[in-house]
Amino acid sequence: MARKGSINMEIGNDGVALITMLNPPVNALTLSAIEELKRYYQEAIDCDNVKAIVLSGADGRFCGGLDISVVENVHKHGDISLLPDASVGLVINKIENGKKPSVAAIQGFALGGGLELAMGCSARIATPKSDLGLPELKLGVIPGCGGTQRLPRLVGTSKAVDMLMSSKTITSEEGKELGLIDAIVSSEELLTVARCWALDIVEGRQPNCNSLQKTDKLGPQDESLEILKSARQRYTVPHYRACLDVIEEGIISGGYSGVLKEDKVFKELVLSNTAKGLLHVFLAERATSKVPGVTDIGLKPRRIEKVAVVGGGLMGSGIATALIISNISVVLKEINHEYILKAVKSVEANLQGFVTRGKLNQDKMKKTLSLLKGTLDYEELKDVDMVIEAVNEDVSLKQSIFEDIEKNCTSECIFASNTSTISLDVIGKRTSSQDRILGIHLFSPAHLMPLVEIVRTEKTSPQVIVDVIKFTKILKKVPIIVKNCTGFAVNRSFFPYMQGPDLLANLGVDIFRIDRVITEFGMRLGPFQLQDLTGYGIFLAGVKEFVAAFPDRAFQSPLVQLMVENGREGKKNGSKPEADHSVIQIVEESMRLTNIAPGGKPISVTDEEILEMIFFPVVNEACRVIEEGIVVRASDIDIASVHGFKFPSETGGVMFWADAIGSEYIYSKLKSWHEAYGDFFKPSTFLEQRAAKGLPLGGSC
Ligand SMILES: C[C@@H](O)CC(=O)SCCNC(=O)CCNC(=O)[C@H](O)C(C)(C)COP(=O)(O)OP(=O)(O)OC[C@H]1O[C@@H](n2cnc3c(N)ncnc32)[C@H](O)[C@@H]1OP(=O)(O)O
Repeated sequence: MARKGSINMEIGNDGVALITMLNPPVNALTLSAIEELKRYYQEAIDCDNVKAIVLSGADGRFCGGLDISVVENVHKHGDISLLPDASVGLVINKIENGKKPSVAAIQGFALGGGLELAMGCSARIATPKSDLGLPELKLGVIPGCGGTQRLPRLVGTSKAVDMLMSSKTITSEEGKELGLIDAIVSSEELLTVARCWALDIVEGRQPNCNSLQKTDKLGPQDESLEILKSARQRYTVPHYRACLDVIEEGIISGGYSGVLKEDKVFKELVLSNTAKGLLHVFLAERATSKVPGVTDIGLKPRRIEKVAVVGGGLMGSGIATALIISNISVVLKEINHEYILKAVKSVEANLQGFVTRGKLNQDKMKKTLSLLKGTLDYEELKDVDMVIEAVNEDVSLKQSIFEDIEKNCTSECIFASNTSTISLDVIGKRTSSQDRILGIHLFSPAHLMPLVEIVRTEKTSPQVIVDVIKFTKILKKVPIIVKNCTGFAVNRSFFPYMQGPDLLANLGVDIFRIDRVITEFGMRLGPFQLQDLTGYGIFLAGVKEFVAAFPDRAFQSPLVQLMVENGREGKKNGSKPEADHSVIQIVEESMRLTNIAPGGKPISVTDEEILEMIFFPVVNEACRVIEEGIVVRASDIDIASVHGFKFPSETGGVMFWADAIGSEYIYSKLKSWHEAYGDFFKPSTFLEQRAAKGLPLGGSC
């Protein structure tokens, strides 16, 4: 839905026109806002009382860039003429060459088109720790308001390439060091300093910077071209390459020529499937925490400041790390001192990883670690706001832990389990606190993986769900709110991904070819490489759980068991990353045992059919997850696939990808494979019904 942004202008007695962008929550630039900006700039330029202009944002933030709804609308109509003329019409003609100098007063963040407006100004004043960046490549496009030209001219080619390719932001402090920001002042002083700075430019006391004309930061042309050449070797995704080409155009032919090429390339990319997929992911990610009847009934989240983690193993120590890095105090409950020490060492190692990656300094690491305390005594849990149980998947152990925490914690304390397999109703069976029991299913490594499944039972109270959604946002996680079922949303939808490849292998399809097809599609690892890496034990446990829950459609392959019996434990056993063709004889043994290949001969399939035979069953199971109401909306599964299984984000996620193919086609293929190879491919009712009506499987956010 198009948001109506608005722009205000006030002309002060000092002769400065203060133009303010106002479009909560991020002052994004709608079409009307851009037209209003042009009009106010022209009015200020024409007004004799105005000497200079200050551009600011309302509510403590500058601007989050072009309003996503503008791009959505272009996608909806397939019409790039619906894009605004902001790059030349506003930034160059009104801001940069508008005869009266502009100063940007930045606070909070200036991102995408927001930073581009600011770079068109003669100077930039910012408050401390403001975020500055051009994240357009994360949306499948490139900057469209001159960012590819002005950023290199303000911070240098190398830094500009890093910022653009990574879509990462820098702080105003780093921007000051680089020359992107001219001064850093408090929010109280921001507008005053910006006004004075603008008047100083008029009086010649401050330089009037036209960043598009600047060349000193670019350095020698051959050096810049060399930087771009080496970047091309690292970044091969088409729109990344296109961005580098646009920067190069400006370096060779001048900033204005670069702006014109940027505008052309931006408009070519905006309608690409990648742009559509990544925009869908952006919106779907923000939709996951909206739960009808829960988050829209006026409940305010309660603060969760102190958390107990019961169990300090791989998951428990990862969860404890995620908590203390988010400045939440943790009491880690274990059963003996040895386990506590082991858990603390794991947490230290996790934090050291952040230090190694430059995300934490040693001093901050010490302070963070001081938030962690070990205990053997449930007494120490008496004042925690939440308990996260993270012990082994042992029902009785979990039930007794929940009994103990109910005895020792406050009546408001939230009881969560990190279980990935056991029903929360069963875990909380020996308590009378079902309204404050839910699952918080994080994915290992818990301190790094962004996804978390919040598993609600029929009895979990809306208040507790609202509390935990807010809590996961503080951890900088992406929550998906799901209902109880085997595998919840992520593992349930991707169970077929654990079986389909084996089924194809038993049909005689070469397993190394399968891995190649799947990695060429965009998965980081092929399914057999993944089995090898994660270890066959975890794989067997996962399949066992799915077979027990859904025997009607599980494909039981002896292949992995045979691998284990032949002493092939995968990477855990030190297997090498390159293909080891000696496993072929084990695959042939499995083929003989299952005897599903017609006439005992390998089937003939194309690469495309391999991809479809592996991912259409995933789509099919996801349809059942949707139909059973396990997720709030279909696009939640897109986020589950992208963040839980690294399904290529530029596809938009597994359901968005499926809809690009079409429900009828998917249904027809599954139906034919069902007839040929059995119930593993049996189309779900949801899919059959949607296909019959020619309806999409996913749906907008
Ligand atoms: C001209 C060209 O260069 C093209 C561009 O400018 S493309 C746009 C470039 N800008 C971005 O990519 C910024 C995207 N937004 C963010 O990174 C973040 O939203 C934020 C850092 C601005 C704020 O983060 P946070 O405080 O965590 O808030 P949320 O991300 O949850 O967002 C809050 C709501 O604001 C909506 N929103 C965010 N950005 C935009 C936008 N550019 N246009 C329209 N709406 C935006 C977001 O969808 C949330 O909405 P909700 O209804 O509350 O879910």
